[in-house]
Amino acid sequence: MSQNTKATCKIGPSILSADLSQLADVCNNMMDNGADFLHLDVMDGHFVPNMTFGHPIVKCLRKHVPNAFFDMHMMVDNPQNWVEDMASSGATQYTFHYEATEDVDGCIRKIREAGMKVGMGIKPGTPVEVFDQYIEKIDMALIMTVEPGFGGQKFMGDMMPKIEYLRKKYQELDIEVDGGVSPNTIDQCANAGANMIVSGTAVVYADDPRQVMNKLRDVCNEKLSRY
Ligand SMILES: O=C(CO)[C@@H](O)[C@H](O)COP(=O)(O)O
Ligand SMILES: [Fe+2]
Repeated sequence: MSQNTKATCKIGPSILSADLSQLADVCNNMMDNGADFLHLDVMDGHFVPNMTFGHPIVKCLRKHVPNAFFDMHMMVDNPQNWVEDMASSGATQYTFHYEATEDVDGCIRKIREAGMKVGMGIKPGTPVEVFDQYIEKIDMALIMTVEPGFGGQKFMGDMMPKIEYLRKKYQELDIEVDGGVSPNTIDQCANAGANMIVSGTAVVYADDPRQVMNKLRDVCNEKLSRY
């Protein structure tokens, strides 16, 4: 976890709901419209009942999107198996799921050794206290507000106490929220203390993605200033 800096608000569109045949154009469009990072959802058909893409696509994408922060949301079993491949393909942060590996410490170590930032996520059914023993070793905690696997699902407001728990204890921790986040639900996320805001459907399908991202950022910054 980074020290001496208060968490700042960052908006990361999830491109899961976009036309994946146009991935590079979609990503560059999001960056041109003010995205702070890109949230790339990797699914293996085992950890979640859906599939997307893996490191070969990320490697190609990196050539066309050279400067963006790639937050890899790894919804895969045994995430430790793909660390080196993702790092050499251009991933910036490797966000794995606590539930997906029996060797959380080993996975974290591998990610660090590969030179990436470490994100760890939990599904809605997993208690937030699992973060406590790893907090000094990770850069970001991801609180899922839908069951992972699909975009466009309903936001689970009852996950907010998890974010509050983390924000009260760890002021400088990056806390990411993912699933059903939109201008209608950002107040709850920001009130709870989330600062890395992932939004898929609401941004990618918007007529004006810049306006939606600005709205999410403004609400988040206003609430975060209280912490
Ligand atoms: O990881 C996931 C889903 O598993 C998310 O990143 C979603 O893809 C976000 O999309 P919306 O819920 O905002 O439409
Ligand atoms: Fe995601």
